[in-house]
Amino acid sequence: MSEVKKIAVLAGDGIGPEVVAEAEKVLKRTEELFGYKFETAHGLFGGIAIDEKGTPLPEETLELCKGADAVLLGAVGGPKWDNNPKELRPETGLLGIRKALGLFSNIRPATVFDCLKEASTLKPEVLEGTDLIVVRELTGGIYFGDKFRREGVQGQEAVDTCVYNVTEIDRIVRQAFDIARTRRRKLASVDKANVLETSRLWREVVNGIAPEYPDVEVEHVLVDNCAMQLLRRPSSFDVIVTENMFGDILSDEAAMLTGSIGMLSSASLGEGSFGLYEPVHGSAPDIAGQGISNPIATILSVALMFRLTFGYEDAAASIEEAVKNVLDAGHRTGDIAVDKNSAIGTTVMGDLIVAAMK
Ligand SMILES: NC(=O)C1=CN([C@@H]2O[C@H](COP(=O)(O)OP(=O)(O)OC[C@H]3O[C@@H](n4cnc5c(N)ncnc54)[C@H](O)[C@@H]3O)[C@@H](O)[C@H]2O)C=CC1
Ligand SMILES: CC(C)CC(=O)C(=O)O
Ligand SMILES: [Mg+2]
Repeated sequence: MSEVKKIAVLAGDGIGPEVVAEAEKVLKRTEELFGYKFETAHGLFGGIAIDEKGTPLPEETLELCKGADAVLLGAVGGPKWDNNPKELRPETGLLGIRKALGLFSNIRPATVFDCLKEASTLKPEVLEGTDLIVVRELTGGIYFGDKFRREGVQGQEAVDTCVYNVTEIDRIVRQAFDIARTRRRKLASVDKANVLETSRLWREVVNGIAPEYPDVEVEHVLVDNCAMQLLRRPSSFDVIVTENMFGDILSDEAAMLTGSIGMLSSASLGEGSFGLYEPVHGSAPDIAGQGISNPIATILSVALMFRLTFGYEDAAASIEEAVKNVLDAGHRTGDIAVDKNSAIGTTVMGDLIVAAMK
């Protein structure tokens, strides 16, 4: 009898609850197939928490997460809360939970399924062999720096500050080197060291650590060039390590190599095995409530949870194989369908994946 794993489930806003519901079906099927036991508990988070509790990250939600072995998150945000003051924005809750749980590392794999090359805007031959991971620093940089408004000589000014210290850079870069060692041993460190002081420090830290990993080939790539090379030679990247905002942007770009942002899973990790797992996409208000969102990113995030937090490699592989088989059989949600008329909905896709698990 395996130990019961506690999972805090934060469905959030927009399509969050739709995609999380499908991921929960996968949890249930995993119990039946593999005998693992999960205890799920739902918490309010994001816009819905603002509406019901007056804050995007209620204390009880944070406690729920701290008491869990892992967190499964949908997405937060939406136009309803966009003009709220900062402390009443869903995104503030998202940054807050990452910081409060010490999740400094965001791992975003972009693996191209052969049968989805048709869904990409890139030519199949450019995509051939593309399998990369963006390792994004998650609790520092410009998203977390001081932000304020002030009166300048030419009217109101807005200020965002970007700060990184050596410790923050060191720990994420080491993690990226370690990940590269388990793969093709290539690390692209992405920065803007020709302009930004934080990037110059970033590069110094990478160069300081590199001799400890002589088996890993390191290249420094400026972020603007990286954005271009991701489309020009995506298969040449193995592990990309970069700061918070660059990683946020580049991983959305990398999503299009896979066909859709609806395909990209992520793991947010700290020092231990605890992790928060969420799709890379947001709450997609433009399609929320229509039952057409792609649940695969969230379902693949459960596979990452099994592998990275619980060590359930068999169940992780079962999910990934099921997703591959369902896609190979030609089933597509609208975002990855070439023929939009044949697209299936969120729950049908979830059910097909659950049925394909073995
Ligand atoms: N982790 C989180 O909770 C995140 C939250 N957000 C928030 O989400 C809200 C919407 O942001 P957007 O910039 O529109 O980004 P988004 O990722 O929600 O959507 C971008 C586009 O991709 C589509 N899309 C996203 N996920 C999809 C899925 N699973 N299946 C099919 N299509 C999908 C959407 O329909 C939209 O056209 C904002 O409030 C933003 O702050 C954005 C990114 C991450
Ligand atoms: C609040 C934002 C930083 C959310 C986002 O776009 C992300 O984490 O990918
Ligand atoms: Mg993002």
